[in-house]
Amino acid sequence: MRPAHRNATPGMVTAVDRGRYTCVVGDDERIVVAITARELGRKAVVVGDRVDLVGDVSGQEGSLARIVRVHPRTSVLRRTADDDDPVERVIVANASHLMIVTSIADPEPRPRLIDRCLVAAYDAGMTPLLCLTKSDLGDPAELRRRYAPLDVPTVATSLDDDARAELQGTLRDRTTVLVGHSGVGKSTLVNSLVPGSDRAIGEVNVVTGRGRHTSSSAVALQLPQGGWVIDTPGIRSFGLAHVDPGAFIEAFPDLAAETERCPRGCTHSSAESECALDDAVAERRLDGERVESYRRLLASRERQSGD
Ligand SMILES: Nc1nc2c(ncn2[C@@H]2O[C@H](COP(=O)(O)OP(=O)(O)OP(=O)(O)O)[C@@H](O)[C@H]2O)c(=O)[nH]1
Ligand SMILES: [Zn+2]
Repeated sequence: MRPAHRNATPGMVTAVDRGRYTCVVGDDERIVVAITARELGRKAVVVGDRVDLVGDVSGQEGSLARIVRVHPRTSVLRRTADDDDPVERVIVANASHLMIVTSIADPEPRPRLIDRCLVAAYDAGMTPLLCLTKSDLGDPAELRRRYAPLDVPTVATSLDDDARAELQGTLRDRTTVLVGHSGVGKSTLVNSLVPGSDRAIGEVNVVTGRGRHTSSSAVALQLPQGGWVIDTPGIRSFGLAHVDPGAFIEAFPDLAAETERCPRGCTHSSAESECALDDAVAERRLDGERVESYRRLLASRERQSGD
């Protein structure tokens, strides 16, 4: 350790904006703005990172600290812009849970996006949760049924119910990243969980079903009852170029059991003629849409590798 850094102050990064890192520091939880020290090189510092700070850590108006160290991460949530994008981005570090936020309607649920987020959660070593918003606009039963075989905890919410209390209990004393398609009501959720957080509420575009782009990077917010939620910008897709396709099956435990009957070397893609997944669908042990979703993920990878 360089002597100058022996007295470095620990903090946690809560927001990143154009090279400025907002950190929460000390028992008084003061907000300190920092830049990264040159010695960190090109190492990315992301929301959720535990860092050591030197320089002016007073947090006073106009003060600027320097991040000199990033502590080892307990989890790393990654995403690629597209499946064929070689550039992977670390979105959030050190979160334990990934809450996939989906609306029952307006915009319509997108199970394939949910499945991608599940793959990303398992890849990151995070525990997934499903939050079904706008349950006043439709019946969450269908989605619950589809994801029931996965043992992923599911909470349904609406604007005016006490499901929020259930959600608060679920999120207490954990660090949970919220991901979801634009317009599903993530900001609305965060505002109700963290009073005063003032996340901008977008209007859903009637034509495209997409929300207005209101936020551009992840932000960590402290929950009044303890714990953190990390809000991320609305996404349209969740690129998985960084995940080994062999690991996709982890997000499909309902399918995994059936694939044990496959012939040796079966890739389970739709091109396989003896894949046990087809029998399982034909014999109604599996939901055809689950198999379809898994195979789409595999196919998106084959295209990428040029097969
Ligand atoms: N009916 C109904 N509408 C909701 C509910 N939650 C949010 N909305 C509405 O859905 C629209 C989008 O909500 P936001 O909270 O901005 O959605 P978002 O996911 O943060 O969207 P982005 O900011 O684009 O990422 C707003 O008009 C909300 O008022 C709900 O439970 N029920
Ligand atoms: Zn197979």
